[in-house]
Amino acid sequence: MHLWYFRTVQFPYSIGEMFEQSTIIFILFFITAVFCSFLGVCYEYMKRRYRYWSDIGIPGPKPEFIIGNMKESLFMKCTEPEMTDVWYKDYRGNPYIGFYNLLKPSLFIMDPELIRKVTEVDFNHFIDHPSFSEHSGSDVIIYSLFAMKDQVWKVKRPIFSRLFTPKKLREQIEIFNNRYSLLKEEIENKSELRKDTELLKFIGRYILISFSTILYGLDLMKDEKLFEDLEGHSEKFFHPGLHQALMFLFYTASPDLFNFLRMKTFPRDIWKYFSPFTKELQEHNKRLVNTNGCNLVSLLNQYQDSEPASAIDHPEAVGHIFSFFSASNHTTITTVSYGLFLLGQHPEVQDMLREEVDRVLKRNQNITSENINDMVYLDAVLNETMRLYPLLGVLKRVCTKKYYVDELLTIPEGMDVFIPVQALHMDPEYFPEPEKFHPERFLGLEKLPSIFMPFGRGPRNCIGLRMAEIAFKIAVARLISDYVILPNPKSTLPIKFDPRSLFITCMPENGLWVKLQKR
Ligand code: HEM
Repeated sequence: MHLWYFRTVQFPYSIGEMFEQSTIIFILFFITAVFCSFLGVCYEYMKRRYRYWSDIGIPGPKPEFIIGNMKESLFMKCTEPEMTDVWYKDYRGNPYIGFYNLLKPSLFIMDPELIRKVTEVDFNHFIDHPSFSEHSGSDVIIYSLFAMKDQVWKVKRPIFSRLFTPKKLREQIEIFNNRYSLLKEEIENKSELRKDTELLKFIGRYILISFSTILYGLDLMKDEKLFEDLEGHSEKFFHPGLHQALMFLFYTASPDLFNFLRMKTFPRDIWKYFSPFTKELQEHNKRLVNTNGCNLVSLLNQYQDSEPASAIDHPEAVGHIFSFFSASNHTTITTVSYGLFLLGQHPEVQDMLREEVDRVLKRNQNITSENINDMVYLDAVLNETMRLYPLLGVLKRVCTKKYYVDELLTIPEGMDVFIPVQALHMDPEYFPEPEKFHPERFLGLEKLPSIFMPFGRGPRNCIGLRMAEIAFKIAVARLISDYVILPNPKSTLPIKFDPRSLFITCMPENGLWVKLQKR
């Protein structure tokens, strides 16, 4: 009777009016069965995918369901290089290992000779950087040189190399020298600044103003509002919100679906700001009677109507204006700040450097393209700073053409290849006592070991490296010529890196603090 009652009872709702309870139970059962089967198929698919490396006998860390081997960096427990440092130590002696970037089998190469082949000798098989969507539209970063692919990149890179000729670098030295007065003025006017100097902010202003003059021909000293706008947008790029982090995650997991849905990896307001800004810069540059050589904006104008292969249309111009600005600023600011911070922590190195700077510059004399190369210890300090704090702790390439490595491994087209810069820089086999700040290791005949790659490596390395080196050398040499850098208890070694920072993998979590004392 009970059963009969339940079978015949009617639901007072619309579904109940249409179906008997037994039918509803059947439908629910059917949906559950379909759902379970779907999960089963997904599980089987993942299991098979996660056998990619073990099936061909290549070692690597064990993947976890859906997230593969990216757990720590995905959940922001640590930075990507900190995560891969563990693999480097665990699998030492192997030329390469396999891992899973979420569901995607990817390769991690550790052998210096293989790294040389991938980045230099056989570069034609590994031309591209991975991880950027390819659809057109207003996703600002896809038009950057960094994201450009294959043939397009080959045509565009030489265009922008014209910004870094020896003549241009000489002009840049002059601009950095002139803008240094800004920095000094700020220190002189604000006594509290000398007691507590947060380097990233303090150096940031100097670099941003200098780079805007060099790249855009702008004088930000006269326009505080523009300075704040540009600083704010640059900040967004390097400290993305949760939304952007999720977009990147989605993109990594399924680039095809991401592109199909025409989603964006970067906040739309960056585009909204930089699109009219670029137009204005280009129009202003066209109106100038005497442009006197080239900067980024005049280059963009020059190629606006050139032949199709090299033409730079508006969306692409926006990409370059934004990406050159972002790629140059935070990277250089962070490196200069680390250099000064390390000098504050190591007074003996600072004294030696000051002795060299005083000797070469004879106090208060400007840095020139001639005397800059006489400061060899300064060069060593720069290299040692970047060895300890490489801004991209993991370099990445995509295999663009199938590549035979050995009888075990042929890298298929489309596979991402990771190169552990930070781990190599901290390997005692190449750099004895790697934790120590010891610029002397870069002096002498055997200058740079081939695994030293703070600016990347091969034809796809950093296009602005000379400009960054000049900025570092002028800021550091002139500051220590005027001030003594003292440690500040607000920052001590070891520095904790911010795992939320998207591109710079060694961004200090709580800034870099020093004190400054007039000499
Ligand atoms: C200390 C400062 C800097 C560091 C540490 C740095 C580091 C890097 C690294 C590691 C790469 C990737 C290289 C590779 O994949 O092999 C790169 C690419 C790039 N950098 Fe820099 N960079 C710095 C400053 C600059 C400056 C000042 C500019 C421009 C004015 C710049 C523009 C670029 C561009 C456009 C790319 C992409 C190049 C391409 O794909 O062809 N960078 N940088």
